Amino acid sequence: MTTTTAVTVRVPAKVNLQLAVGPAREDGYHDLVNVFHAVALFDEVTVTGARTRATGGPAELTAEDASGGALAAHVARVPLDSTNLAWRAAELLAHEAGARQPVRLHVRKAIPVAGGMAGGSADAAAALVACDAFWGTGLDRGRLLELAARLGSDVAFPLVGGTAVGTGRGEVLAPARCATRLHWAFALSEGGLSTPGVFGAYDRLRPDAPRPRADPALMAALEAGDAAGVGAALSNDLQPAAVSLRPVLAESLEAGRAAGALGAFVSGSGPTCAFLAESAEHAERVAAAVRTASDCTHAVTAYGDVPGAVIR
Ligand SMILES: C[C@](O)(CO)[C@H](O)COP(=O)(O)OP(=O)(O)OC[C@H]1O[C@@H](n2ccc(N)nc2=O)[C@H](O)[C@@H]1O
Ligand SMILES: Nc1ncnc2c1ncn2[C@@H]1O[C@H](COP(=O)(O)OP(=O)(O)OP(=O)(O)O)[C@@H](O)[C@H]1O
Repeated sequence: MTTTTAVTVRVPAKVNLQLAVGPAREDGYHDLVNVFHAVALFDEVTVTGARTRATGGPAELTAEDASGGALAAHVARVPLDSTNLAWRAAELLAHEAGARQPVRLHVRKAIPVAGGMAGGSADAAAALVACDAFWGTGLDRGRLLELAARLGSDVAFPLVGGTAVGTGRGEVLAPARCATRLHWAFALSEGGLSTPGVFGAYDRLRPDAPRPRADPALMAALEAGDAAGVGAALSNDLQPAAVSLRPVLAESLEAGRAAGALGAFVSGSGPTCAFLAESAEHAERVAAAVRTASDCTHAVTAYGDVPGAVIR
């Protein structure tokens, strides 16, 4: 019998091609139409065995900057205890599947922290897949998706990847076809924005929010592989709220537009700004242009869509 000594899972960031937000529900969440798109900016989660007397779940978590120093300040904000979403994912799986060998989790981060690209959620999805393989629990996809939804609204999507329409609070996923490769530039900021804080600002700005609906123009452009059509249809209801909390984001958005981006918008709850480009080369030019904006500490390029969490 062979014993697994380490499992590494690679998991992508997301950008929201449409984020339509309804009024606040009684449970504090908002109904969404959330068009998720996975991009080639990857965190990695590695699970190894821990030598400890404790049973089941994680015993230790470490985090590392995978970007060569650019995300050092981000990684310093990653919690290394049981509040880390990857730790919570491993704990939940251990609880659901029975006590298992304690594990050590190592997270290599290339996704900005509190940046609106679902970095913590991606790590949680990766930890579910990695621990499932490490412990040999063999949960089926449906069960993993169910555990993911319990951890957070954004956790199910990175299990699946590609492009998908999320409804409910974002966790009910229907796959969508993106018939062309999309090229992106992202402007990262140093301080994050709190997701509940941005939803709260949205409630104050839009007390009369209508029921969210999928945008047929966006879905048709994705299906047709029409990048310019996608660019024209990109929308984020949370953008005015994010910009109200961080007005300097307007400068980054304007820099991207001036560089000819097909679309310029705040990613999810922000503060990362996303720019759709015509090609990989154009994405590099847009990234260079947005680096000059005062709020942008780092700009990266990536393409989408890409698959969800995979064992390496
Ligand atoms: C903004 C997005 O990133 C877009 O993909 C997501 O909607 C946020 O997903 P997330 O970070 O996984 O959020 P959760 O951990 O589920 O919830 C954090 C908080 O965000 C707010 N929240 C989140 C999702 C949702 N549909 N309505 C909400 O109002 C709530 O205040 C909630 O307490
Ligand atoms: N594995 C993790 N990586 C990063 N942050 C984490 C992690 N686990 C918990 N956190 C905490 O969660 C907060 C939000 O981090 P995260 O990077 O997931 O934000 P986000 O990308 O804006 O999320 P979303 O787009 O899903 O709203 C961080 O400020 C941090 O305190």
